[in-house]
Amino acid sequence: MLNLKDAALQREACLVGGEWVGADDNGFDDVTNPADGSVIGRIPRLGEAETLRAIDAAEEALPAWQALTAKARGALLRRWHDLLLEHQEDLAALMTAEQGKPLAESRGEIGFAASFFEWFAEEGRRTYGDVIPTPQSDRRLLVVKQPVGVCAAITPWNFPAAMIARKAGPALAAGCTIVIKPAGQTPYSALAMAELAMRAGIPAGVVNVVTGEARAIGKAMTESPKVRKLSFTGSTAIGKMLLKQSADTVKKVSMELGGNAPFIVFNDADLEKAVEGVMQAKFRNAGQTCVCANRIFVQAGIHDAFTERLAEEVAKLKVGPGNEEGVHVGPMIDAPAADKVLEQLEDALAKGGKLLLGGQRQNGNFLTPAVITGATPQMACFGEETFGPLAPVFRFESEGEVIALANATEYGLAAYCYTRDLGRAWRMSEALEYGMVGINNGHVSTCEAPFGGIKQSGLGREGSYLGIEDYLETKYINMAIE
Ligand SMILES: NC(=O)C1=CN([C@@H]2O[C@H](COP(=O)(O)OP(=O)(O)OC[C@H]3O[C@@H](n4cnc5c(N)ncnc54)[C@H](OP(=O)(O)O)[C@@H]3O)[C@@H](O)[C@H]2O)C=CC1
Ligand SMILES: O=C(O)CCCC(=O)O
Repeated sequence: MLNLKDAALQREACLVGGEWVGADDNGFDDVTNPADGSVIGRIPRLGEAETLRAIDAAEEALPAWQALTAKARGALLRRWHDLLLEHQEDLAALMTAEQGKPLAESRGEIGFAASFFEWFAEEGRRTYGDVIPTPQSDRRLLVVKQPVGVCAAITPWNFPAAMIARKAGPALAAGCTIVIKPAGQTPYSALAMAELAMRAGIPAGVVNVVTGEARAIGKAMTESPKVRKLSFTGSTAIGKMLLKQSADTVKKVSMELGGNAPFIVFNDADLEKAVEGVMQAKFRNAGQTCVCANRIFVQAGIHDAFTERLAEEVAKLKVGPGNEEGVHVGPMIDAPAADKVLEQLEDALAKGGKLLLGGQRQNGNFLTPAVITGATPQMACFGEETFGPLAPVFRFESEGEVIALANATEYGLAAYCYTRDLGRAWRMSEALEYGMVGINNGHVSTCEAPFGGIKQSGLGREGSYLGIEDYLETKYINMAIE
């Protein structure tokens, strides 16, 4: 167990209908620290039956929750936000222990997570309907928004708190109840958030958290007709499977899937700002972010100067356990994740890439950040999501060429472009087939803006005024008045 100021935040039970419960067969899974493989604790291994009970609990809690005013729900969400910030240090320590990211990033993620509760606490009061000018004098046409009902959320390990808040915030604000399945590798952040939801006074059954067997829990969530919406963040492969599984009950779905972000630097870019931007976009969370720069395209005229400065900055990154002072890059989440990055590196080198620095594996799952030049579309790092600290630099000549290269992927989540030419900034923003574009900026995520992808990067948007729409149904009322 971890040494927290508030020890009750390290929960080792699931929250179902306001009760802390274990698996029916008392099964458990160990949770390990990716920095050293040590066991942090164990969490219940729930399956289909327990998940169905959690869905029942969410259904039971629904009428009273949706009957509250948006203002009343917002006050509870706001309290949940406050509690996250009050316990930021403990929550960050939990997150770093189970996920590996540097403590400063964990603290930042708790703030980011809390921001969704605050934003949607307010946004819930603005789920306006419509009055439509009537085509018949004896009729009135109205549109109202209503909560979709019981929701399910399946979340990944790379942002163990924020991905939950981005789904639970709008769901609760809209008047929905929710069953959350966090990633098996990072359940403690979710369980601590559930504990704080209870302390905030959110009624029993409104927020439920189940940990355990992914396949069985996913099956229960997708097959149950009581679940009206599924929101998933994770790999494209699992997302496609859950989409298919949700088809039989015709659920609403939100999918936030993989990315393959191009980071484009034109000759006229501010070199220092571009280097700063790529450091942020590439190495945050050790490169394990779906909006991470995956392919770095640099125009020929600035290529050599850019790669030289990039290598200088990358050499300054300190790799180590996230709870150690001054560390920038923590461990990969697990051995297969580290293997995948090294395989991409080997493939790139075998195909003519030149390694400028990094690429060593240290103490298990730590990777020293790597930069390669001479990257080409034939390399695996062009077509696949890397999800790690490998920065491949591709040289390009013209705007048309880089647009074609950037869009030559089935993904369409985030893209970045550095240029001081206003016309080009505008043209690139329009031409890039991505849900989000950062111009002269390597960090686009914020609760006020719509986060999400096109093509095989997903469906729906999270955050912003659009984020709550996914948790609302539109009802049209045609009223005869005579
Ligand atoms: N868009 C993003 O932010 C993310 C993208 N990825 C990409 O995916 C790759 C693999 O990561 P990985 O952790 O395997 O991602 P997954 O898609 O496997 O995991 C995401 C979530 O889905 C759950 N899950 C897995 N299998 C099923 C299933 N059959 N039914 C229901 N839920 C399921 C996981 O549970 P459990 O943990 O218990 O297996 C976890 O909660 C990464 O390298 C990266 O490329 C990964 C994470 C986030
Ligand atoms: O990967 C995500 O879905 C969250 C991104 C948060 C960030 O940009 O840091």
